[in-house]
Amino acid sequence: MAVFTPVTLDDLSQWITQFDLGKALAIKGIPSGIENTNFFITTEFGEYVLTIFENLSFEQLPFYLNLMRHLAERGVLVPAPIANHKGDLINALHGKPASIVSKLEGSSQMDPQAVHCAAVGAMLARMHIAAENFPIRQPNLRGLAWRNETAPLVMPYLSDSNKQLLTEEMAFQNAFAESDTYRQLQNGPIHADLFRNNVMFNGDHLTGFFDFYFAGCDTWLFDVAVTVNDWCIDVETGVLDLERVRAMLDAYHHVRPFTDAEQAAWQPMLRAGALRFWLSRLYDFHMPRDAEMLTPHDPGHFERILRLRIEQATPPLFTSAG
Ligand SMILES: Nc1ncnc2c1ncn2[C@@H]1O[C@H](COP(=O)(O)OP(=O)(O)O)[C@@H](O)[C@H]1O
Ligand SMILES: N[C@@H](CCOP(=O)(O)O)C(=O)O
Repeated sequence: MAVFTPVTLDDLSQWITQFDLGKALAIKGIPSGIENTNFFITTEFGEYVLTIFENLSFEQLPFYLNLMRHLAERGVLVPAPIANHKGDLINALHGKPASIVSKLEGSSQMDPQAVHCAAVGAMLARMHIAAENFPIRQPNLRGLAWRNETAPLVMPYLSDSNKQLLTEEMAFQNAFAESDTYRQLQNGPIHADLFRNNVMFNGDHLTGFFDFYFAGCDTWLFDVAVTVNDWCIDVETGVLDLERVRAMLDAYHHVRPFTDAEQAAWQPMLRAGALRFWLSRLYDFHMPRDAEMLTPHDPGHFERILRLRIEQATPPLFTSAG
């Protein structure tokens, strides 16, 4: 259903001649995406994913595609973009920007256990380190500036208690962003949307992170918070599952030790991660772009998570023994 721009095998056969991938043999639309049009394609050389970008522009895309290439070249498991004969990663198809990337094996693990969380934590730390010297800087487009612009837009739709929650949390996060602790946090390119549906596993073996189209430069700890808030919770309640939290954080810490400033910032950052997705879900729910957003994600899920992260004690980022 989410094939917004149809592509036939004939279209692909012409277009693919600019790549060193042999003849196109098959093309199959992927129904699950909500942002872009994705296809599995088969050529004489193997299987790939073709993405037509429905919302991102030719100017914004180099950051994402070059970041994926940078990471893939450094052994981080991500789809590797394929360049055409001229070396271009982004090429027009039916007038829209499009790219081919390698296909990851496996499927998403929607019922993760500690072993999966540990694998994600370790790969996330490797990704942060590998991306540190990536030369292109593009901010997190869902960062604090976006949150300050978006909060007033959704405010009229909220109940009194949610208005209060949003107002107080925005004040808290704006103050936190001005703090010395915040200034000490390490930052660089982050995935920023590393949910269960954006990671592939073959059994217990992680085969890759994908869907980098919310990536941007922000604190590494924000990426960890977003990831923990999705992978290490009971989905019904949003309550953190301590075994999975420890597995993910300890695995990350083993590869890239957390700092004392990050420890101090951990609870505010879990709140920031919840706030970011509460806001985007509220926005999509009350102001749907068009028929593309078939079933908007439930904002109530992240409202619950935000309230819990405010009210409940947070497990430490690391222990001195860890
Ligand atoms: N590189 C890839 N390898 C394997 N499958 C992929 C790859 N990229 C996308 N997919 C498949 O396509 C689906 C939709 O991709 P996604 O990037 O999440 O789309 P959207 O950003 O539009 O939501 C994924 O759930 C996954 O099954
Ligand atoms: N992870 C976000 C929505 C982004 O969708 P994706 O399929 O592109 O990852 C959320 O759950 O709100």
